[in-house]
Amino acid sequence: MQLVWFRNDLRIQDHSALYFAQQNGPCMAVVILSPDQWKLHQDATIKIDFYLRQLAELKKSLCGLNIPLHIQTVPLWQDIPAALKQLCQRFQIKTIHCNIENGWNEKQRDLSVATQVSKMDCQFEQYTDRTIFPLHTIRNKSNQPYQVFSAFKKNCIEQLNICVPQALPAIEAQQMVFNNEKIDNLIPSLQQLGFEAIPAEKQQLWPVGEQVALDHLMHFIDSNLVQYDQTRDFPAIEGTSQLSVYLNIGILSIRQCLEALFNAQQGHFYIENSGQQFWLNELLWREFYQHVMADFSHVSKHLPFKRNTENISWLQDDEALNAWKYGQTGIPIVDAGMRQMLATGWMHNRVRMICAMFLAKNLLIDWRKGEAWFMQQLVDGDFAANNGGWQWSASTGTDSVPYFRVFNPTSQSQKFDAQGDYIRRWVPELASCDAKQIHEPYAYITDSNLDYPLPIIDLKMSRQRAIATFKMGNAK
Ligand SMILES: Cc1cc2nc3c(=O)[nH]c(=O)nc-3n(C[C@H](O)[C@H](O)[C@H](O)COP(=O)(O)OP(=O)(O)OC[C@H]3O[C@@H](n4cnc5c(N)ncnc54)[C@H](O)[C@@H]3O)c2cc1C
Repeated sequence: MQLVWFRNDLRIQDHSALYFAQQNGPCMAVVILSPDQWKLHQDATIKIDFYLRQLAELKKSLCGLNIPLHIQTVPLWQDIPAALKQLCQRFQIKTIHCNIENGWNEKQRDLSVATQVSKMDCQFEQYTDRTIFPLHTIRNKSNQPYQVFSAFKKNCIEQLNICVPQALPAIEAQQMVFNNEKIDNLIPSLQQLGFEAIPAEKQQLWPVGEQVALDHLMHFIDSNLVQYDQTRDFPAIEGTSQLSVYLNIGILSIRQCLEALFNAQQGHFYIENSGQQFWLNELLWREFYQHVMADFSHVSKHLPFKRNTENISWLQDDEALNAWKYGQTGIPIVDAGMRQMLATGWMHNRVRMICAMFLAKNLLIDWRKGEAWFMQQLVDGDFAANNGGWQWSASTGTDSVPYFRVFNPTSQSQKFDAQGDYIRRWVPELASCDAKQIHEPYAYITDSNLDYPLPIIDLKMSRQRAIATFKMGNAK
């Protein structure tokens, strides 16, 4: 019997481990839930809820293929090797198949499973699936990993010019191997796992299912892709795909995205349209951060990529941190973004950058506090992308923004939310402000009884303070 171990890849289409396991004989599947580990990793409850809802879909899909799914709960990843060993003994598993996960803890977990099961003559096979290219294969001329995105991208595009990885063929239903009654396949509720329930209206924002994800992808490709380069930076409009949530728990594969992108131009690689070029760029940013995490393990250990930035003197200011967390800073675009994330579990990319830079530069609060808060709130929380985004914004990362470049949130707001529609949506206290006032209400309205906080910081002073502090920190 072959065992497919599903983790952050809850789908049956274009699933490398499932596809190759089936070539080797009859399969069963396992999902191991680890609530205490999720808490340690700061996973958002809304993300866990999304995962459990998709798990119910996976269970149905596997049932249609006659593949029994065993679902087990253990507290921590350190408990997984023993759980899998027992399962392998019980069902005489010959090989465990799973897709590679590249975080540091994930690698330790998998290493430990491989060691345990090898003692009982069970193989452990891992496949590239989450990334376009196998980890540790995109190298510069000196055979070193890239630290700059543009060079990494160039190399990826050269490889894509030779061959675009294709989605795998659909798999067929197998003969029934045994009755589902032999296994545990009940999905525990969020509450049974120790988390608070998510209100139905929040769940409805993120429908699950492979077909839902594929329809969403095709809708984006047909309706938004061509003008993506012009619309992607404006948070008031739906200019981006919102596919991150499906990519992150693997309801959708990166190969399916590439296939849809290249089919949109009749399979040709040369991308004439800049919307398509820009979208490929974003998929490659995702790829870049995953390769960075695999090649530079210190970023998974709460350390900055640039080690010299460890000397920056961050401020301890819990009042400001809380104002930021709950969208009460008095800087409308920041408050709108933070409130969008609290209300929906998602935030627009441009606003993620503005909010992150505001915390790390203007408030001079350690970016790791912001990184953790984002993980605790985001339905698309992904360690590599979140860490990469935070280190970019805080100028501590690989190929990050230079330390002296500090976004002015007001100018960003005037540029990317010119009419103030995004702010009005998430900060209703400012609904009566016109398009000029809304970006910095207290510059225009002095005698009002606006129920909105005064700015918690002076942007000009804090910008200069950030530059001076970073300069000193870097120089140490
Ligand atoms: C501070 C900060 C934190 C972030 N945290 C996360 C996170 O936890 N999870 C996450 O998936 N993304 C994160 N991002 C990246 C980006 O904001 C989201 O991927 C994007 O907003 C998702 O929206 P979309 O699917 O509409 O993207 P699109 O614009 O349609 O892009 C397509 C896909 O490309 C990938 N992508 C796009 N931009 C980036 C990027 N800058 N870095 C890495 N991948 C990217 C995503 O998978 C996305 O779904 C973060 C960015 C910043 C600045």
